[in-house]
Amino acid sequence: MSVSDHAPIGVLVMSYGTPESLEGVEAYYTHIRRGHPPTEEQLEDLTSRYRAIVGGVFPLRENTNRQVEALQRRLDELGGQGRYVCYQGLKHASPFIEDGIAAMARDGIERAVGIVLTPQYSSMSVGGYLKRAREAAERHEIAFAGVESYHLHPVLIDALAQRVNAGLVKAGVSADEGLVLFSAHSLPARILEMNDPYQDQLLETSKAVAEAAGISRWQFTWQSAGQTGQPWLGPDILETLNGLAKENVNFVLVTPVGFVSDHLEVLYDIDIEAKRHASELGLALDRIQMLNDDPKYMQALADSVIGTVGGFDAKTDTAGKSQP
Ligand SMILES: CC1=C(CCC(=O)O)c2cc3nc(cc4[nH]c(cc5[nH]c(cc1n2)c(C)c5CCC(=O)O)c(CCC(=O)O)c4C)C(CCC(=O)O)=C3C
Ligand SMILES: [Fe+2]
Repeated sequence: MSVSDHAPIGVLVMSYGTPESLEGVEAYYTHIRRGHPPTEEQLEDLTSRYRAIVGGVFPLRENTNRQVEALQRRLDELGGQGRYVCYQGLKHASPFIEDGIAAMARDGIERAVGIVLTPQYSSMSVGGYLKRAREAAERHEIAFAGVESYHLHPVLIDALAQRVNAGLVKAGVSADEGLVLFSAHSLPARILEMNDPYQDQLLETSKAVAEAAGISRWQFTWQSAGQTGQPWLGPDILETLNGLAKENVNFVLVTPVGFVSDHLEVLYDIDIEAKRHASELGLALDRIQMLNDDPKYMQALADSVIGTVGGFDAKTDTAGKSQP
């Protein structure tokens, strides 16, 4: 490859994306549904969930912006000014993944690393982001290498463990009194037949955090499953809470390990829906503070990006390979 080793490296920081306004929910939802507009009822259901959490700005947009800025600062500190240049690329909203790569091409970037703001790999989540980024990079003749996962990065585990301990302290519960309930976004159950590493990586993250936090009582559960007519991974968090109430657990600290920001699936699905359900069961439910732009999370991201520089040759790139 004829690329100078000192040329700036583009870093495509990818996240799910969120609407810019309540009027933008329909277009966003249509994009998620691969071009099929939602029914009026579906649209009203999603809009009302956003109304419940949005105070003027959509939290995920602000948080993603802050994460990208904070990662840029961390990379400047580690790599020197100008070595890494971050661009944002969203899956379902503007600036889209393809917009981020096009911006790199306009700036003369010749090599790019892509990283997604979720720690665990699934072919249906991170795999989809990286595929779109790689295809756009190929069109612009940018060499591309993707970070597939960082779910056991020691600094990430440390940051999550700290938040678990802080959550227990805040509730006045000792490490062996309350139950820590790790959670992540469900996916269609057919991923299990595809040997997808998603579930294993989520359990690995959960176990490592429990160990680092000194927790003995923990479980993992799914949340935010879609309604598509096909089975999704379970048990769902509401079902899990039913079981815990029967086992006389009285405090649950929800620890979403597949999400890194405050957004709809946390602020609505956990803070409103799961909390209401728990209170009906006589169960106290709290949640850890999300990572957002936590310096330790930024360190884990920066380290993962820097560790991937070198895997550039498109032929030896990790395309399509599933992570152990
Ligand atoms: C694995 C995964 C993550 C975690 C990894 C990652 O971060 O990528 C994630 C995150 C998020 N999902 C989000 C929002 C939504 N996801 C939906 C629908 C879906 N999610 C799916 C999967 C995931 N989603 C899937 C398989 C669908 C079915 C449609 C499809 O096959 O694509 C729908 C449609 C309506 C509904 O089902 O509720 C919405 C509104 C928001 C943004 C919230 C905000 O705006 O604050 C975030 C961070
Ligand atoms: Fe989603």
